[in-house]
Amino acid sequence: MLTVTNLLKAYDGTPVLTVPNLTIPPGIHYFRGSNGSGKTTFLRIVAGLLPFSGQIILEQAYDIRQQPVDYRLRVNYAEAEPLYPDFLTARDLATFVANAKRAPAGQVDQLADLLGVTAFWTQPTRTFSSGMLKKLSLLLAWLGQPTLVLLDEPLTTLDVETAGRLFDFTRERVNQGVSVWLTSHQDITLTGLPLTASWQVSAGTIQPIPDDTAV
Ligand SMILES: Nc1ncnc2c1ncn2[C@@H]1O[C@H](COP(=O)(O)OP(=O)(O)OP(=O)(O)O)[C@@H](O)[C@H]1O
Repeated sequence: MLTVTNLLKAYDGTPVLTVPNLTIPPGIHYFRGSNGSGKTTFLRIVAGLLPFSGQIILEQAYDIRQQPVDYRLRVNYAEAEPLYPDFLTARDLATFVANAKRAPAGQVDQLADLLGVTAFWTQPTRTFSSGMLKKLSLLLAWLGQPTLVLLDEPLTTLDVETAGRLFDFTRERVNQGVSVWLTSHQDITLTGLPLTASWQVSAGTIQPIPDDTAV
């Protein structure tokens, strides 16, 4: 699904992540680690949002640098703490991202209904609660036809009913071949998703967790 080779990420000259070799197969993957261990940094790198040294290749075909458009059409990301220009509405952002991600007709409306974003569709994001921002970010993360969706702390601030609908939808998409990576400081079993594997982010690197019961 995704291969990482010789990844090195430093902020201001201080290394935070070193991943010599990592292959993550298709499925649902959970990344856990303490505060500041590097989970968001890793997801933002894989999303194509942060510079790094090394190589990342999706599906043995799309190099994040050599095929930047093809890669980014297939990898979507929902921020842990989404922030948007405060004058833009949910509709503005969904229209913009749907266009960039070549979303099929009707997808925006379907997702807006699913996540309950329709209720505040034309409000500027400066008026949003943290849960409303989270719902919008999750809507944006499913636009287009991604094969890998990165959900950074999707449980945070999301109400229980919406979370239920989101993870039912996520399971359907996984059954159709989409891979999903999650981080959470909350109990990951609350998602009800069957995990393919879990990964520990600590000591500046990423290792598989051999026993899922340890999660
Ligand atoms: N923009 C930045 N500039 C400098 N250092 C940064 C920056 N962003 C993150 N860091 C540092 O990189 C390390 C990893 O941060 P990151 O946000 O990836 O951790 P995390 O595992 O997602 O943490 P949390 O669970 O608290 O969200 C931390 O030491 C953090 O201080």
